[in-house]
Amino acid sequence: MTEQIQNEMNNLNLNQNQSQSQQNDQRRSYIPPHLRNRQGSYQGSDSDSSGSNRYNSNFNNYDNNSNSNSFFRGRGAGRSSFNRSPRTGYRGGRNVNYGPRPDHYHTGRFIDGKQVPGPRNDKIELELFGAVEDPTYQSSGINFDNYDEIPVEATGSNVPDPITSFTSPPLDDLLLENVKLARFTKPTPVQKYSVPIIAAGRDLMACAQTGSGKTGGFLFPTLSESFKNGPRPVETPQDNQMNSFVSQFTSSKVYPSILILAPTRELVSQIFDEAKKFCYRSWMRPCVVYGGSDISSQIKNIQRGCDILAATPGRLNDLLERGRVSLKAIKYLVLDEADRMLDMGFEPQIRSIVEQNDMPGVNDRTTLMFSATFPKDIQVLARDFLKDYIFLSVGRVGSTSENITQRIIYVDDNDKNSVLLDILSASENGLTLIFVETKKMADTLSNFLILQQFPATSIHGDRSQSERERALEMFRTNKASILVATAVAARGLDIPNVTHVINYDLPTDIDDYVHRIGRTGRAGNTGVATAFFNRNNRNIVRDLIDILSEANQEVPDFLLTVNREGLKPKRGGGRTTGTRDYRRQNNSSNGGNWYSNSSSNGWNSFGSQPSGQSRYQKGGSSQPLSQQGYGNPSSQNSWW
Ligand SMILES: Nc1ncnc2c1ncn2[C@@H]1O[C@H](COP(=O)(O)OP(=O)(O)OP(=O)(O)O)[C@@H](O)[C@H]1O
Repeated sequence: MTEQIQNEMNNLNLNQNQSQSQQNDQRRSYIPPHLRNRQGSYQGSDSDSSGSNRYNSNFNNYDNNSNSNSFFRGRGAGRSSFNRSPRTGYRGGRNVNYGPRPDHYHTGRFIDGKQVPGPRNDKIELELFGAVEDPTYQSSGINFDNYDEIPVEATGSNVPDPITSFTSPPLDDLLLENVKLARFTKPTPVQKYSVPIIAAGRDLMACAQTGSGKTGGFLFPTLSESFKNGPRPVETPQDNQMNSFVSQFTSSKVYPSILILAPTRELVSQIFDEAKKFCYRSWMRPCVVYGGSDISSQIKNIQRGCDILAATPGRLNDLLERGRVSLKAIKYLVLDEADRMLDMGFEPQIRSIVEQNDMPGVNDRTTLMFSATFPKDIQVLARDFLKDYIFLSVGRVGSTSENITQRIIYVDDNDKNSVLLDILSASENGLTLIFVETKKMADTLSNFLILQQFPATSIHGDRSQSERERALEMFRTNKASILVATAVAARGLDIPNVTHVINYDLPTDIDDYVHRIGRTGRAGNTGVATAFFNRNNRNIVRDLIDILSEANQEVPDFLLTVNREGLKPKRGGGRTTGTRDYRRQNNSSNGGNWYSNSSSNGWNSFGSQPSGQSRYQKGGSSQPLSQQGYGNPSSQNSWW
């Protein structure tokens, strides 16, 4: 594949020979309609080989950078130097001196029950938080204040009042300093609620629109508490004199306080980047582990200290089986993209991690779940992992942000390439993310775009880890401004300046659509999402109409027509995504009072938390979990 792309790039070389030129001329026969009859305005077709086309320099960059494999570059990560000796003999307890830490960015210590922050360092601050004008760092957009208008509903017993600004308490002083360095001036709605809820020790299921700051929603309160109180005291083999023989072999085990599970490597890497920012100068050292990458270097890294662990489930299971990680010090379990983490693909691995290892039980830890979508059946299943939780919804569950202008175009399959080229030729600035349904299609389409002289690259589950990292890096830094992706890039990725998301193939599930288009219009910025629709997508038409109407978007007539055409009414009607806390819809049985706290209308409701059975079987295969390919989306979902 790499060779093929290389060849194609060579074909685009400025010094191509005549035969290549002719060959390319034949292949580059397309001229977008709006540019036809305009002289010199489009060099993609019939162009001379003088190098005048606008994309060649980008390709050369792409080519030249093929050795740059740091996905983390430009986001503060990947620049850390792990050059001090490993820390061993981790012991919990407030009277223990933690540190010095082996990374240059978290130089604090936890001494005698108190955090002593490390010194400030301009260079590291630039590395972690970027310069104000640096476009590779997300800055909040013109519509950021509009988040305040979104109705918020928090249901459950004794919901704490929201905060209105970043203050100490409930947030820790050092955390506040780091929030300021990140240039966050006020909390987003999900953060306003999650901070006091988590500070009160409550479990939480939080549903908020894409790009509205859920990562901070779980990092700020969990880090604040940990900065203040230090790690949970646990007995380790090193503590037990009788056990000195065992300790020789187990001293390399690490005992994180916070475990964050997310479905893809890219997403856990991004969470790790965010954690590094907010852990700056603290006693806590964040780590990341994911499949598809050398496990021994990840083991070496976590052995240097691992207080916050962002992990894909498959790789974590592997480390647990190897005895490299203990979960007995866990205070916070976070499931990011929780509905994805609890769907059929991941549920057995999550159960194994949570129920079949040494993690404290549900009453002895705080469990937090975040997503933009929460289907009702997943809400029911999630109860197994939660205790007396608060359900928080910012806007309607599963709704899309009004910062995203959604356009649905009727395009027959055969015309998709042609229409896509029209759109891409007309677009000027910003990054474009194109979603297709299969890995093969991702390659085919990105190759096609490259041949049409568009600076494209692709990401999907069949590409190697370094290829995936490189593709994202090229996209993030605008060296390849078009990324063709499968659903592997649908969730969570926060890439600044993605101005356009194109659903070349619509997904079959409306929640996937919500996550995909949410790669644009983030942090109060605006964006456009275009979808190619035809009768093959009729299964999604009703949900699409609902989504568009809710977000005050235009609903084209053809959608209404297709919806009327011979569609059997859905049983129960509408989307599978719950519109709110499912307990409110099932509040007839009794079992404890709970109520809601709504910022939009002061709504109050009393009910109970019903019991129910998970739709999925517990347990799973007898095969070791690490061998089941968990955490590797490609092995779970061959179309990714
Ligand atoms: N309080 C804040 N002020 C300004 N920007 C913020 C704030 N909180 C978060 N952001 C920024 O908003 C962007 C989106 O945040 P984040 O990635 O946490 O969104 P999300 O809700 O998790 O989205 P998704 O559902 O797609 O995962 C990030 O670039 C983040 O740095």
